[in-house]
Amino acid sequence: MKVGIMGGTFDPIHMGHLLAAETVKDAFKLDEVWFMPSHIPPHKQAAGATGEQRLDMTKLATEDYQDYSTLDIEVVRGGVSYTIDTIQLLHKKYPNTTFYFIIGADMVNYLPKWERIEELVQQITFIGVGRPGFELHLDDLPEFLQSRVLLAEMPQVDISSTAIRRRLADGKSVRFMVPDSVLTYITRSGLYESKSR
Ligand SMILES: Nc1ncnc2c1ncn2[C@@H]1O[C@H](COP(=O)(O)OP(=O)(O)OP(=O)(O)O)[C@@H](O)[C@H]1O
Ligand SMILES: O=C(O)c1ccc[n+]([C@@H]2O[C@H](COP(=O)([O-])O)[C@@H](O)[C@H]2O)c1
Repeated sequence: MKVGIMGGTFDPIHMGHLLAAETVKDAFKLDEVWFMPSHIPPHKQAAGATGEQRLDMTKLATEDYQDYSTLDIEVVRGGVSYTIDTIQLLHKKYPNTTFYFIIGADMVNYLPKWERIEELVQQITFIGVGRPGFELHLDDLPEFLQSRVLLAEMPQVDISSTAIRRRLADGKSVRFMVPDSVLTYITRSGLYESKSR
């Protein structure tokens, strides 16, 4: 089985994440995509929701689709969510599955700084998608990474979780930027209302 792992902070999950997953699944004929919220993201501060809330929202966004699911492995493990630790566990648990890790252009450029990246790229292939505001140049990556990052064409979606949190703090609509079920969750829980987000 071929599975794409869509890792993220998902604070909150948005249409850019979902469209990235779908276009990669389609382009590379993946069987499933597993969305995996991190506990503490390795390179940035969690801004608003708790791990449990981000997990809840990710489940809401994926539960209607049989080829999508949500992995709680990083939130349950706790601590900083280094991908190398997670991939080693996934390989042990699912020895017959080939995993691909889906990332946006910002993360492609940041790959050289990932924890134990030389080891990680031996264990998983990355699939990068474009993202407005971030140039995607594989040539700029160190040589050991270049052949381990594949690219997928995706309609550009200029949405970020940061922009969504800001809009909510300003009382603006985020309808159609996040799934309806996620919007209902955010509204009911009062998430992201504070200006400090
Ligand atoms: N609009 C988008 N188009 C393509 N990829 C995206 C988009 N938004 C996020 N991604 C990718 O999804 C993954 C998870 O992203 P993340 O959860 O950090 O969302 P974000 O919108 O970048 O969040 P924030 O604004 O809080 O930094 C990353 O690999 C990121 O590059
Ligand atoms: O392992 C690392 O060093 C590492 C560094 C940066 C990002 N990641 C993973 O990449 C995914 C997207 O990260 P983020 O911060 O954009 O949500 C998420 O699963 C992170 O755990 C992993």
